[in-house]
Amino acid sequence: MLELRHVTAGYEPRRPVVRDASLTVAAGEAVGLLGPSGCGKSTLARVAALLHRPDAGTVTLDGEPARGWRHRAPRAQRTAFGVVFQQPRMSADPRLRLHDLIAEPLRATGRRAEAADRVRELAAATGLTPDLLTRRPHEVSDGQLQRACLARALALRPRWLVCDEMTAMLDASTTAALVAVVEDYRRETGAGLLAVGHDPALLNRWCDRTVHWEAVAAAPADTAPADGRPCPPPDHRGHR
Ligand SMILES: Nc1ncnc2c1ncn2[C@@H]1O[C@H](COP(=O)(O)OP(=O)(O)OP(=O)(O)O)[C@@H](O)[C@H]1O
Repeated sequence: MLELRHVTAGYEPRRPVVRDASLTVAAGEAVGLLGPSGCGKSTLARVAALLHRPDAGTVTLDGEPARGWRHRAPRAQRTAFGVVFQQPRMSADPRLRLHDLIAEPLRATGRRAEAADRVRELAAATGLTPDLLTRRPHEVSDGQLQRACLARALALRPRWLVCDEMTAMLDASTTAALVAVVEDYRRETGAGLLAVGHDPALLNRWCDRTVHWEAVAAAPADTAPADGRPCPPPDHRGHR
C-alpha cells in the first residue's frame, strides 16, 4: 500500500502548490489522477515517488514511513518506484545509447552482470528492435525514446509505477502499446500504478479507479474561501 497523507509541497517557502493532499494506492491497484493543468498533479506524483520532499505530510510504503527523498531515500525505498515522465527528452541523458539508458538503474545499483539480459528482455517487451538500442536519443523518435524510458523504469522490477502523463505526446497506437506493456508488467508482478493524466477516457479504461484533484487536495490558498473558513477536507472517493 502506498499512502500519502496530508501532503503539502511546493517549490518556494510558504507558497505550496499542493495543499493537504491525501491519496492511497493499494497493493496491485491502478489509480488514475485527473486534474486541470497546473493544479499540482506532477508535484504530488513526484512526492509519491520520493523525488520531491514535501513541506508537510507523510508518505508510507507498505506501512513503512518514507525515510528520505531523492538520493537520500534508502535504496530499498527509492528502487521500489519506477517513474515515467511526459517528456522523454528531458529525462534521458542525450549521451547514452538506448541500451545504456535502459541499463542505468542496474548499473547504479551494482547489478551490471544482469544488465545485458535484462535490457534484451525489456527491449523485447517494449517493442524496441536491437538496431534502436545502439542509437542515442536524438536518433530515435519520441515514441521510441518513451519506450526506452518505460523499459528503464521497469529495469529494477519496481513495486509501484508512477506514470506522469506518459502518453501525452504519443499517437494512439504507441499509447496503446505502452499501456499494454505496463499492464503486462502489473499482471506479472502485482505492481501498483499511479497514472497522472488529462484524458479521462484513457484513465478510466486503464485504471481500477480514477480520482479527481478536488477529491485529493485542498484548494490552493488563493482560491480558499475569503471568509477564512477552512477548506473542505479531502475525501478519497474515486469514480470511474
Ligand atoms: N520546478 C518548479 N519550480 C517552480 N515551480 C514549479 C516547478 N514545477 C512546477 N511548478 C509550478 O507548480 C505548479 C504545479 O505544477 P505541476 O507540474 O505539479 O502541475 P500539473 O497539475 O502536473 O500540471 P500539468 O497538468 O500542466 O502537467 C504550477 O504552478 C507550476 O508552474
